[in-house]
Amino acid sequence: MHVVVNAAMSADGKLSTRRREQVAISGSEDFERVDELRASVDAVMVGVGTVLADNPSLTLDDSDHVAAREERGESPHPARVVADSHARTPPDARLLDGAADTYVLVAEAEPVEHRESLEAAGATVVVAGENRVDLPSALDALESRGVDRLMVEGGGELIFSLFAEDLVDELSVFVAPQIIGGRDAPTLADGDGFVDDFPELDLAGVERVDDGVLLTYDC
Ligand SMILES: NC(=O)C1=CN([C@@H]2O[C@H](COP(=O)(O)OP(=O)(O)OC[C@H]3O[C@@H](n4cnc5c(N)ncnc54)[C@H](O)[C@@H]3O)[C@@H](O)[C@H]2O)C=CC1
Ligand SMILES: Nc1nc(O)c(N)c(N[C@@H]2O[C@H](COP(=O)(O)O)[C@@H](O)[C@H]2O)n1
Repeated sequence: MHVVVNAAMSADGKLSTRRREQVAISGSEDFERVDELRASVDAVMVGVGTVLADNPSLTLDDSDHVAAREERGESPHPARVVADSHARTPPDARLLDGAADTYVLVAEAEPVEHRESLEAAGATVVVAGENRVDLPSALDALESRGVDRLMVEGGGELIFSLFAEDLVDELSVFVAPQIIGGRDAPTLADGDGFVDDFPELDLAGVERVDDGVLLTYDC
């Protein structure tokens, strides 16, 4: 499976504010690029922290992108994936609106009733890991369901785990000309952080987009 992480951050590396409210860091050109990137993958993934903070739909906004997928014989929108060890995704979350397939990755320790209520809401539940989603096996399970290209939008906890498990192939990050600040505001890679063996990236592109910079890396 090919995994692309895409995010937007302030010049000081923040994905949102200390209140964890969704903020528009990207400008219109970058949002259009993100929609195009979503259109090119089989599934778009976020952590449940992002679902609880933003209630995203993760579908395509641009009807031309929907049409292009349909011409290629693909579903109108990529599937949606949530890493959600403890099945906290609300059954009325926007990504369970039926507009696209939705996979919720949960841990084995989660009570069966929680899984059943997610399934009743339309999710396909994938169990991987004992107490926390085991990302390598979860991604294998998604691959066996036809997900060959996966885009991950965040947040910082999930992105850190993917780097820690050496699962990221590409990183693209839009850097906006703004400072958000806040020691508790989410950053591009949170988790426990690395103290050595830092993942090294190969810079593949630098491009001015909107009033900011799009950095792309091979990982
Ligand atoms: N600017 C941007 O591009 C984006 C910003 N965001 C922002 O990020 C914030 C949410 O980020 P976070 O709080 O870091 O939450 P997150 O979205 O990374 O979700 C973390 C949660 O995922 C679950 N999870 C399951 N398995 C996991 C694993 N193996 N590793 C890590 N997590 C796992 C855990 O319950 C964990 O608490 C929000 O404020 C949102 O607005 C989110 C996506 C993109
Ligand atoms: N690329 C990007 N730029 C920003 O400025 C953002 N705030 C985000 N956030 C991500 O997009 C999701 C919202 O998706 P929908 O519009 O609801 O489909 C949000 O949950 C973050 O993952 N991304």
